[in-house]
Amino acid sequence: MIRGSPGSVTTQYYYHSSPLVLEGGETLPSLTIAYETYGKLNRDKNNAILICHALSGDAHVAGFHENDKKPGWWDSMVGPGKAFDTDRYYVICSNVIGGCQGSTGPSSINPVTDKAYGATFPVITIRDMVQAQKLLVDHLGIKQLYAVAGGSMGGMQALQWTVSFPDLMKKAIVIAATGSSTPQQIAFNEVGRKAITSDPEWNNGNYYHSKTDEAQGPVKGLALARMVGHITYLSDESMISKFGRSLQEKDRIGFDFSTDFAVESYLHHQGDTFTHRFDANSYLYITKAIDYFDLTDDGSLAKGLAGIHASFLVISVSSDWLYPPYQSQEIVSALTANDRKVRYSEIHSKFGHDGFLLESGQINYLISQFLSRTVVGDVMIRDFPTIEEGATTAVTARRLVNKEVNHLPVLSRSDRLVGIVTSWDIANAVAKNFLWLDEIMSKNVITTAPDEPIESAAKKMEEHSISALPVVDADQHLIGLITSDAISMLIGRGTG
Ligand SMILES: CC(=O)SCCNC(=O)CCNC(=O)[C@H](O)C(C)(C)COP(=O)(O)OP(=O)(O)OC[C@H]1O[C@@H](n2cnc3c(N)ncnc32)[C@H](O)[C@@H]1OP(=O)(O)O
Ligand SMILES: N[C@@H](CCO)C(=O)O
Repeated sequence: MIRGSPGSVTTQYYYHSSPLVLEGGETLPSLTIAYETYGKLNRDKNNAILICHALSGDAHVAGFHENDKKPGWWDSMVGPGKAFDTDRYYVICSNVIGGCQGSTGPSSINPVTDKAYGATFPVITIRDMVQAQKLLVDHLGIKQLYAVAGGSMGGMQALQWTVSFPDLMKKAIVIAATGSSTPQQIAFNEVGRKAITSDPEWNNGNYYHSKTDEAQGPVKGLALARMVGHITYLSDESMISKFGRSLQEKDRIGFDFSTDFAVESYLHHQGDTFTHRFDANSYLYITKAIDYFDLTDDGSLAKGLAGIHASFLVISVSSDWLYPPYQSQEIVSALTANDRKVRYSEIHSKFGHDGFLLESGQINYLISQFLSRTVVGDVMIRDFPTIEEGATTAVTARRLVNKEVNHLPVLSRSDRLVGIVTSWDIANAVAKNFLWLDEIMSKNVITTAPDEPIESAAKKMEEHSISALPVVDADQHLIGLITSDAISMLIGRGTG
């Protein structure tokens, strides 16, 4: 498999001039959404995949901006031949509202006051982030996404998409996430927020004075928040293997409060670099959105996910103690309780929560398997002629001719599949002078189900020398038809 980079890419901006009413009741008068796209939208506009980013991510998921040395944050996953294969899919990633990387957030100018929102920015939720992404998807003219995907807070958005817009995607990929934030997650977020708001430079969120490249505002508080956060993204094992008890530029411990250990220096570095790329107010707003995330209904996640239609891939990371595997398993149980199709994998990794960014080998494999597996339901025809049980051969023949088809599924009064008749059966009826459909139709119909992989349906047709398979649900209700011609065309053009 050729694995490449999507190459150079530029961020685009969608300006939505109408108001967006938020879950908390307030309204954003207008909004800008920063986004990037990779690959080509196909003619049917059915190959789009929306990737949602985590807490500190942005729209730049892959490829290179001009003069950049480092690619986007999930470049290992997005590109030609990778899981999010840009030769097949049209990948979209946008910065969340509330963020600080181009989409409207607390550092944006409030059009009403002409000043930065600061802490007057309305509190937003994961649901609001998704509503804003939906505006972008509409703007791009996409009626249905092939998939939504994300890790951590990105996984929450992917899950929220399937709840807010159950029919707008076929597949959902949720990695290292949860169905509702736990007290431990809220607790760590609150420590981070307290670090920021306790910094006198926070000044009630009002610190956007000068236009300068220097980090401004509560940089000490923000760095501290990131240091705490960053510890939760690692694991005991990865910290031991990364640093052990190594000293930082010292031969022996100092018996003072200067930096002794490499891990301390590393955290200082992570905290410091963060203040150059992230806004403290956005940190407050985004962590709040994470805290409020709760898809349970009356305490039950199964109830909360009852309306979902997408098929799911849920992935957890074995050493993730911030979003531990049991929380992914709760999502899986809730989906299973609702008879949803779901695949689950716990990847083995020492990287902790950030494993979703670092374990590109395992995650590429799981996602490409999940995305490229086309099932009968993806390609079946839903609108086709049928014939009712008890018809005459003459009526049946006329319907075959008028509708220009070679197969007619035969339905009982309660719309259950009871047989299938073909043009060959009509020839047989004429030859043998049969007058009733019942005498010529095949009663032991070979069928398929919407979740059967396309390859296995094709094999069935070949084995039985038949050219069409009715698609039925668990109650034998006819819901579709798949023909060998459709499969040949599909193989000819790929799933895109
Ligand atoms: C969707 C999203 O989540 S997008 C956001 C993802 N990006 C981030 O979170 C940005 C912060 N970075 C990270 O979290 C991590 O770098 C990851 C998860 C992206 C990648 O992890 P790794 O490749 O293992 O990088 P690692 O954690 O070792 O960090 C490397 C950095 O630490 C620095 N570092 C390593 N050891 C030390 C030390 N002892 N003292 C000071 N700095 C150190 C390196 O110089 C390097 O700095 P640089 O990033 O400025 O070049
Ligand atoms: N490193 C990731 C982890 C949060 O889930 C981030 O900063 O977004």
